Amino acid sequence: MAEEQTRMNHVAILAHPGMGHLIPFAELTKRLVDHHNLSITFIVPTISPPSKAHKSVVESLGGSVNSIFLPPVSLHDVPKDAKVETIASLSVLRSLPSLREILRSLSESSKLVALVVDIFCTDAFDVAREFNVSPYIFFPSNAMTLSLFLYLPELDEKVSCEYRELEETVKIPGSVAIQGKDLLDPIQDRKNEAYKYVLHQAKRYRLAEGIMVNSFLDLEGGALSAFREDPGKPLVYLIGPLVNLGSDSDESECLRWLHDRPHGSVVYVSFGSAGILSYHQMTELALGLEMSEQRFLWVVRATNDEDPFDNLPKGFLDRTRGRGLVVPSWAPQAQVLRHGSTGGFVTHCGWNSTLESMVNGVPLVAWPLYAEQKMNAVLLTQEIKVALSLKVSENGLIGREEIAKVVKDLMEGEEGRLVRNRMKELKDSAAKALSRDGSSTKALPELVMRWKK
Ligand SMILES: O=c1ccn([C@@H]2O[C@H](COP(=O)(O)OP(=O)(O)O[C@H]3O[C@H](CO)[C@@H](O)[C@H](O)[C@H]3O)[C@@H](O)[C@H]2O)c(=O)[nH]1
Repeated sequence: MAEEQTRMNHVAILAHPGMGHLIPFAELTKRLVDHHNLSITFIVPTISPPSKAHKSVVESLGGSVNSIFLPPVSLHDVPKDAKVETIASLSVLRSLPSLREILRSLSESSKLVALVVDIFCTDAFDVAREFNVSPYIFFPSNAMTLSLFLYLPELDEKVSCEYRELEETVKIPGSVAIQGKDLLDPIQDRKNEAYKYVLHQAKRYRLAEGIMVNSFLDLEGGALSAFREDPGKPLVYLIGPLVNLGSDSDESECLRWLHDRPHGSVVYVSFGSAGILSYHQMTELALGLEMSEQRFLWVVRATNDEDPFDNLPKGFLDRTRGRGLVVPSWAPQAQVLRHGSTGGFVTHCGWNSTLESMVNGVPLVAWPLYAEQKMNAVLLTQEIKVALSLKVSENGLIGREEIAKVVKDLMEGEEGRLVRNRMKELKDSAAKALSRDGSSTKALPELVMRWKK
C-alpha cells in the first residue's frame, strides 16, 4: 500500500478551518480519491485546537487520506475586532513554516503534483513554488464571487469612494449587476485591514494555474464564458455541486420529528455555521414564524456565553409546540434538506446551504447576513429566481409581519409556486451536471489530466 501510494500522483490540499469551507473541501477530496486515483494530504491551518465538529469532518475522509491539522499559530497581536478575512489570511501566513516542512517531506516521498488552496490561502503558493508544485485554488463559493475577486484589483483602481456610495451598479464580468452596498462584506470598509487582505488575495488569484468552482454550467454558464474571454485569467472549472449528503444512520431528534410531519410541509430556518441574529431580530423571527401558521424547524444560535433559548419570546415554545421545533446551535442540515417533509428553507444564503437546497429542490427565502451572502441573495432572487426576498424595515430589522407573509407565500402562495417550480428544474440541472456525461463530471478530469501529465 505504502509503495503504491508513492507511485501515485499526490495532491496537497490546504483548507480554511471554517465549517463552510471544510465541508466542501472534504467533498472535493473524496471525489479526487474515489474517481481519479489520486492520493491526498489534507492540511488545515489552525489558531486553536480543532473542535469535535472539525475533527469529525476530517475523520469522514477515512484512513486513505493523510490529514493534518497544523499547529495553532498565535494571533495575540491581532486586534480583537479583526474580521475573519484578516484572521484567515494571517493564520496561513504564520503557518507557512510548518506547511513548508510538510511539502518538503511530501515532495521527497511522493510525486507531489499540485497544491490546491482555499479562498484566503494564496500565500501558500510561494511555498509550492519552492518545491516546483503547481498552485491551484478551489473556490467553495460561486463563479459570480470568483469573478468579483478577479475583477477587484481593477475595481480598486477605478473607484475612489466606498463601494456602497457608488450611484451606479457594479458590473461584475459575466454576472448580474450588483449595487455597491451588496458587494462582499469585507470590502465595504476600504480602511479596514480586511479590505487590504482581500485585495492582496485577489491579486494573487492570477498566479493560480487553475481555479475550481463549486458551481455548474446551467447555473452560471455566463460567468464561465466571461472567464474564458480573458486570456490573462487562470483556467476556471465549474465542478459542482459538491455537497455533503449526510448519512442515513443519523437519527437525531429533528429527523425523528420530521418523520411525523406531512410531505413538504416544514420550513427549515438556519443561518449556516456561524450566523447569529440580534436579540430584537430573533424576537421578530420567532413571532413571524408563529404568525405564518406554518410548521417550522429552526436552528437557534447565540454567542458562546448565552443560552440561545433565553433569547426567545416568552411563551413562544409552548404556543408553537407540535407545529414548530427549535434546536440549539446545530442540526444535521444535509439530512434535513433531503427529508421529504422539508418544503422550504429560510437561509443566510451561504453557498453550501444554497447548493444543498438546490440538489434537493427545496425553495428559499433569502436572509443574507455577511461575507458574499448579499451577492448570493441577488443572484438567487433576481437572476435564478429560486428565492423570495425579505424587506428590511427602516429600523434595520425584518419585521414579524414581513416574515410571516413571505414564509407563508413560499409554502402556499403564487410567487412561492414559481420559485418552487424553478427550484425543481434546477434540482434536475444539478443532477445532470453530475451525471455520467454531465458538465461538472467532465470538467474535473480535464484538470486532473493536467496534473497527471
Ligand atoms: O446547523 C447546521 C448549520 C450548518 N451546517 C452545515 O454547515 C455548512 C455551512 O455552510 P454555508 O451554508 O456555506 O455557510 P457558512 O458556514 O456561513 O459558510 C461560509 O463559507 C461559504 C463558502 O465559502 C460562504 O458561501 C458563506 O457566505 C460563508 O459564511 C453547510 O454544509 C451546512 O449543511 C449543518 O450541518 N448544520
